[in-house]
Amino acid sequence: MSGVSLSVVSSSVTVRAPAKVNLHLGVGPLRKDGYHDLITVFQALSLYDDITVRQDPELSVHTRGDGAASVADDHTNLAYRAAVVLAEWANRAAGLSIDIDKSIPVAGGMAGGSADAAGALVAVAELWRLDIDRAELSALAAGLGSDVPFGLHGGTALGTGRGEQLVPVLSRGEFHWVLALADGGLSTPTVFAELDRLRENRAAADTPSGDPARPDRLLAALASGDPHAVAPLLHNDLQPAALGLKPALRRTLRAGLETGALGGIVSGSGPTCAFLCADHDSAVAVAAELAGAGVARGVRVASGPVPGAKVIDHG
Ligand SMILES: C[C@@](CO)(OP(=O)(O)O)[C@H](O)COP(=O)(O)OP(=O)(O)OC[C@H]1O[C@@H](n2ccc(N)nc2=O)[C@H](O)[C@@H]1O
Ligand SMILES: Nc1ncnc2c1ncn2[C@@H]1O[C@H](COP(=O)(O)OP(=O)(O)O)[C@@H](O)[C@H]1O
Repeated sequence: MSGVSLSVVSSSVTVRAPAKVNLHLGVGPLRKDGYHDLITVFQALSLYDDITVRQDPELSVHTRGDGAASVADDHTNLAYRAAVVLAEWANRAAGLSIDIDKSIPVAGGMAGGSADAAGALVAVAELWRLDIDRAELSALAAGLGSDVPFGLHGGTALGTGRGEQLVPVLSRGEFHWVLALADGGLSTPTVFAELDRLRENRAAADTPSGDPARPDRLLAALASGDPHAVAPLLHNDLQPAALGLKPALRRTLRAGLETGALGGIVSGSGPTCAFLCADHDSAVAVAAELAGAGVARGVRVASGPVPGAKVIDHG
């Protein structure tokens, strides 16, 4: 049979999108637009949400998995908003069903909502076979949230501006993490506002309020691939604010260090705590001890860096 071309059109596309941790988070003063300039080092970790999109008459989103009950399945869901902005870009009707299977803790400082938005952008672009380049996709992502471009990018990256301007960072080897999940979440704007308040009262002496500097020593340590060099350089300006809002996290951080982690930090705006370990076996041992210590609602072992949002299945 000649002259017959079979073009396979997928009826569904599934994308896997990673969580992130900020190895360094330097926060500048409050800007006039309500945001803060950041200098941050993101690393994408092997804790994922899966986002599946299908053509459907109506646009809808359905979330299941960890914390799904506290995610609104309506027009405010970041994956839904991602589908709307991409449909507008493509000048198409956003007739889609979006299914999100969450493993990233909700409001946990690990950018789960941003992962879902990045995942929906990649999934819809693939389902519709859109001719959109990475720069355009990143611009749409930045309009959805400061962390969404990193959900597309993955790996290890230096973020500036609101956190949406990214350059890749050389990071050798694999880093092993234990994540201590907290009961309940922390609202990102509330944590930034608490940092502003602490700075006004000069109560956050370890988070100076000037323009943040590039963490050159951390960047060199990442290039060396040595977790012992990276661990003492982990830094988060938002940590005093997160600890002020959730004092129980102090115990969690202490417990992680006592059980043999090389370093521990509140992840982004919290309340998840991230512990860097010497290797995989050490991470498994730290996770087991932390789980027994009763200082977290759950623990996860993860490694990084991993890629950004990627297609894993066509239905
Ligand atoms: C703190 C960080 C660190 O990576 O992430 P999380 O730990 O929450 O995941 C990010 O800056 C969060 O990024 P994201 O969650 O996308 O925030 P956005 O939707 O853009 O902004 C939500 C709100 O957070 C505050 N915000 C966010 C980013 C920024 N550079 N300055 C800010 O002050 C603002 O109050 C803003 O209205
Ligand atoms: N798909 C989504 N998954 C999680 N949260 C979402 C989603 N869409 C919107 N949100 C909202 O974004 C807020 C922040 O969620 P999330 O990204 O999980 O945490 P964080 O900003 O701490 O990393 C949640 O409280 C929720 O109301």
